[in-house]
Amino acid sequence: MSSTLLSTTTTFDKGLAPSYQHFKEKYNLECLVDDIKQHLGESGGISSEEVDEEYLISLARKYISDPSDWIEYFYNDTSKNYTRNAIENINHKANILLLVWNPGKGSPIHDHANAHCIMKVLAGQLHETVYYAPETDSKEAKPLAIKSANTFGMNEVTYISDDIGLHRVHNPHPTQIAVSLHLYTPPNAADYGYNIFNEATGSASYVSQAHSVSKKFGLFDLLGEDVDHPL
Ligand SMILES: N[C@@H](CS(=O)O)C(=O)O
Ligand SMILES: [Fe+2]
Repeated sequence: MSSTLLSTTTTFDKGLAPSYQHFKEKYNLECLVDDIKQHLGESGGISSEEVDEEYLISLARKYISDPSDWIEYFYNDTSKNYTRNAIENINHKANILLLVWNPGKGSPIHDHANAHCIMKVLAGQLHETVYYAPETDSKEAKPLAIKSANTFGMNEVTYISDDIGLHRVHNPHPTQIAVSLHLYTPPNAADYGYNIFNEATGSASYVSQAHSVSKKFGLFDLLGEDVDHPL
């Protein structure tokens, strides 16, 4: 018997409720959010240059998806390609979002506004296509070149930044939704906007704000441009 199991048995024997035992044992979404807050500092704390993305990625890997953790944030607008649900805004240091992807739908090719982006699949599968960013001084229309393409299953984690390239993400399943957890630090796309790109020409269009909705707090914030390009 492992020592963890032994201590659980002891706790339970002392008459504590099973829910407490569960809380103690499980690394749930709340634990993940707390660890992210601790790393970033809820106020003051480290700058985005000091963010250790490898550490944040390791935290995202440590969390094992449990729908009972994230169902309170889950809202799916079936008229959209995907719905961005706000989980937490860490004092302008980071945004944590729950994204719900309709079957066969995805995001346009976009950058990440000079931020770190960590994505973890919580349900279903997501396909990510990474593109080389167009040369900044080139005015010539040129199709974007693909750098890599991968499908991620439940609990898999991927990372992108503008140093890696641009990407588009889509749910390849014909009938089932997919759900993912996204961490953006700093939350530049929400605060200052980002760019979407035309695959055939490489031309960029600026989007002034990435909006999100909040089911948990009853706030359906539809401010900002609502870009929802079909694949
Ligand atoms: N970065 C996108 C989702 S994805 O395509 O990674 C967003 O926040 O809307
Ligand atoms: Fe993205």
